[in-house]
Amino acid sequence: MPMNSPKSLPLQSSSSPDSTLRITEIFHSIQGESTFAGEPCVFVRLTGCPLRCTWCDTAYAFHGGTDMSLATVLDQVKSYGCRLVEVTGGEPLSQAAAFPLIAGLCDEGLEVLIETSGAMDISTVDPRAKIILDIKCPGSDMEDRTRWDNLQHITQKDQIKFVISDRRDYDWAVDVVHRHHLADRCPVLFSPVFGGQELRPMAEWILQDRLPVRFQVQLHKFIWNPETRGV
Ligand SMILES: C[S@@+](CC[C@H](N)C(=O)[O-])C[C@H]1O[C@@H](n2cnc3c(N)ncnc32)[C@H](O)[C@@H]1O
Ligand SMILES: Nc1nc2[nH]cc(C(=O)O)c2c(=O)[nH]1
Ligand code: SF4
Ligand SMILES: [Mg+2]
Repeated sequence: MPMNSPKSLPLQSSSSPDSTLRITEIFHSIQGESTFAGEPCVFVRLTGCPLRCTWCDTAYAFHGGTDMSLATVLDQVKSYGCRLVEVTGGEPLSQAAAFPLIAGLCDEGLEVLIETSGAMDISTVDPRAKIILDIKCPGSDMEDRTRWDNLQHITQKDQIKFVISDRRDYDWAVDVVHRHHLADRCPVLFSPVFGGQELRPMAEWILQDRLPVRFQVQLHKFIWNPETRGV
């Protein structure tokens, strides 16, 4: 594999001091994903990701961004007066300062969600935060990046998610759910890749298979134009 291919991008950025975050955007919106869908939520989108999912809707967060201190990010989040906050990206856990950010948000008494690709070690994430662990299916072309040992740190408060392109991804995800008894451990989300397929077939596969998972669409893309940033 060539050194500059996406699969060899560095997992951890080491250029910033521990309390500086590289931020793409901070915004207040309706949570569009997870079991929290529909609730007002503040989003902190960290810049940079070592993965390149084929269907990623947030490639604008791969580069750029603004350096912000931890204190400034906490102040901005608090300014919305919203009890729910999600740390996302890019891949949020690829920045060392994400870990003190998550702890700081928990210290503020906020309900903290972390949206992560499963490619980073989650063992040192503040246990008060709720992790939404995305297990990458073959259609993402990133399934070999999953750190399977992350599953041992998942508890009832967390969620496991599969973003599914087609029937092959669906069958692959069903096999993972069964093999790891995921539905006994926490909510499991099956989310179709946005825009690429009819919704009804996957809903019907889930019903036919009596699968105890939550079928979910990205709600915000039905509220706002799907190309809009910061919603
Ligand atoms: C942009 S990612 C950022 C967090 C982290 N990098 C991850 O992949 O979980 C946020 C969520 O959006 C999902 N997502 C990205 N593009 C999507 C698309 N085209 N359709 C459906 N979900 C998508 C990802 O799978 C992930 O669950
Ligand atoms: N409204 C809204 N809800 C979301 N839930 C997860 C998101 C993400 O990009 O991680 C997201 C997002 O980008 N917008
Ligand atoms: S891991 Fe998340 S941010 Fe990175 S490419 Fe995949 S969906 Fe996009
Ligand atoms: Mg998004």
